[in-house]
Amino acid sequence: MTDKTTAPATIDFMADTRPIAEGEAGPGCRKRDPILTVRHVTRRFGGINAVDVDFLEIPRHKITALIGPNGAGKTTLFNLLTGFDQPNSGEWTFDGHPLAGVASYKVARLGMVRTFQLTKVMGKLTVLENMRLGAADQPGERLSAALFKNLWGRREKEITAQAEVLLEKFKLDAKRNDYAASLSGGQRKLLEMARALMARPKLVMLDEPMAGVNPALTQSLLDHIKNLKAEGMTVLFVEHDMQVVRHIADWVVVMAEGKVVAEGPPADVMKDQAVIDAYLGAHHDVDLGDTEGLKELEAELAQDQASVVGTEDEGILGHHIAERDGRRDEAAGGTAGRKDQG
Ligand SMILES: Nc1ncnc2c1ncn2[C@@H]1O[C@H](COP(=O)(O)OP(=O)(O)OP(=O)(O)O)[C@@H](O)[C@H]1O
Repeated sequence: MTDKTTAPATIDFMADTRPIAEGEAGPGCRKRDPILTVRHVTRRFGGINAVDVDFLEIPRHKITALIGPNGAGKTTLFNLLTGFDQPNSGEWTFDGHPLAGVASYKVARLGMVRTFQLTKVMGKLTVLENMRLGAADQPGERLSAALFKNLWGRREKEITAQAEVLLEKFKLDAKRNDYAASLSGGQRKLLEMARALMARPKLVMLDEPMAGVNPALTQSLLDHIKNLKAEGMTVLFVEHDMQVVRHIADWVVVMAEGKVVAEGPPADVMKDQAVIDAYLGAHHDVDLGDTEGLKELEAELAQDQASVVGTEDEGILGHHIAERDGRRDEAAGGTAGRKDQG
């Protein structure tokens, strides 16, 4: 896809191996070319400091993974940065634009779009209608455009054509007239990503794009994420699967208890003791409620040699089960449903 918001196709973003950080990598380190800069952003829920990020820069034209244990504040940070929630304090700039207090639809218009952990496709609309909703400049939004029917008609056609191109790319074109509710979980993730691209973004933020996606679609989603970078976009994504992170991320930011506790290239970050301590004991989202889930996690841990997940450490599994149970209790205690926001 080429458009005026992405850089010229002559630049090979995949081949750029210059260092991402200005100096040494570490929590809050400066980047050579940041697209997003976050300062002193905090968000409290009751007594919990869900987000307490002192300084964070996201490098332009790179794929950055945001990782951390359940409850680390990743989704809350996404919500804050994209205008879906308001911080208690802090400021942040996207491509030079201050964004604190800016509504989510305006953030998207500026070129910063996000997807949700639980997809927000509209089930009762068709796939094509969902795509059209994602367009940055809807003619119906502006009275002046609506008054000039020709202009309106032209823009309508452009939007449909753009949607058709993206649907073909994401192999959803055969489903264009199906209700989105009839799509599989993985196809909905693809649709949400394709719809986000309708806004011609510079920065695409994906909240757990692989969660709930069957293995057949995982590779396709990974390829799409890599393509976003090849086309000049910046990607920031939340992910629990370390294989995925290692495979596609240029840079990894680790959060724990609301703070950034480590940053760097994937290989370095996964060797970092702070990450091992703060994160990896609880990083999997495998459902441990049944024996299949446990087996799945054990198999993953056994395979995951290069990772710092550990091996057959009973403690890791035990800790994980306790954490999961704790979260279920928490959900039963009233925060159930909050994921709808993120
Ligand atoms: N709307 C809310 N009301 C109350 N507490 C909330 C709300 N949203 C998030 N929290 C709390 O804020 C903390 C951070 O949650 P958040 O969902 O951002 O973490 P996360 O890193 O995205 O976790 P996960 O990996 O499970 O998605 C958690 O303690 C969570 O329970």
